[in-house]
Amino acid sequence: MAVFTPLGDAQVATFLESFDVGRFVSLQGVASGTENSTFFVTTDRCELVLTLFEQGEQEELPFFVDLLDYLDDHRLPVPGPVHDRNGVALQRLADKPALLFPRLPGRHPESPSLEQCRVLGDALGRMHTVSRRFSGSRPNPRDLSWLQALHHKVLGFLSNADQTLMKNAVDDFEGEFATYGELPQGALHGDLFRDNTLFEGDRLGGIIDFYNGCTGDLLFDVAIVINDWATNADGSIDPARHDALLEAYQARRPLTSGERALWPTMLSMTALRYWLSRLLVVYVHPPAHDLTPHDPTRFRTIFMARQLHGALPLPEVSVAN
Ligand SMILES: Nc1ncnc2c1ncn2[C@@H]1O[C@H](COP(=O)(O)OP(=O)(O)OP(=O)(O)O)[C@@H](O)[C@H]1O
Ligand SMILES: N[C@@H](CCO)C(=O)O
Repeated sequence: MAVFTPLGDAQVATFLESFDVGRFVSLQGVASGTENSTFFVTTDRCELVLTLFEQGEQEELPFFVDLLDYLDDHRLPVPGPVHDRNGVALQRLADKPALLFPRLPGRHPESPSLEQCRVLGDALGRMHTVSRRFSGSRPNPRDLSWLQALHHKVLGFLSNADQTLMKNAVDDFEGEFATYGELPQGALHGDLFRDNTLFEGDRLGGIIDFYNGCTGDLLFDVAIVINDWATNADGSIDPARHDALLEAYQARRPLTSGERALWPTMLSMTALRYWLSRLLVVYVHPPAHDLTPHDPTRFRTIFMARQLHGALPLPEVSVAN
């Protein structure tokens, strides 16, 4: 259940009058989602998504609007926020910040095909190519310094072996990142899991949920994608999906030698990032609403696999024209 603030038809019909989107027809709460209230809205001209922001860093919303506007202007498959007749995207409704988006087609892939992996790798490569020139700034809130600062909070809930593993890994990452210096920077999605994409067959309908969007190491996004899209139940990497994603990505943006050197570390670090964020939800900051938290052990498994077996060889680069 993910409608924390109910809305009435008349309220939404009035809200829509500020926009050039047609007349209100119907409203439907969206059951998935964990952070915000989401509604599908139908008008006599189009299908829309209305999001009310319930929590999180609401002062960051202008950054997300600017990023989505920028990516939409560059023809990336993202929901560009709808602006009202005065050019304003960020609104208030039911005393909450609100944004209106086009409803993109498709469903979240559960077992992505090789073609879906290729299409996603291509889209992420294109996104990172243009996002390097994005002028906004929001330092990555889940980078290594966050791991360093926050991992202490969960140690008391872990076995002695896991505590040692986590502490040692954070120290090792620090040394590794210091060795290779600055990696290519740009705007990131920051949470590009399968459930933040929509596919119709092998066609990418869109990439959604940019509320972890930030600026920082582009490689962070690539590692999150491999850990979610190309990972088997035992935490091992699926070579075919891995290669499909990374061949397509690198045809748009080849990884630099520094990124290649740090790749195994980034895969491990982003696995630990999700093990930690999920542990924090379970033990330290349980959600205010009655929602089932994501399973931390999934990312413990992935983290252990990366620590033990490292990365697969990166595919050769063949750059698209
Ligand atoms: N522009 C869009 N087009 C089509 N469907 C959308 C769009 N935006 C959101 N949705 C649908 O609404 C659901 C919830 O949206 P969203 O992911 O933004 O919410 P959330 O509360 O941040 O959830 P979570 O962070 O758990 O994914 C998505 O899983 C998707 O099914
Ligand atoms: N994608 C995150 C949840 C939303 O940030 C996870 O799987 O833990």
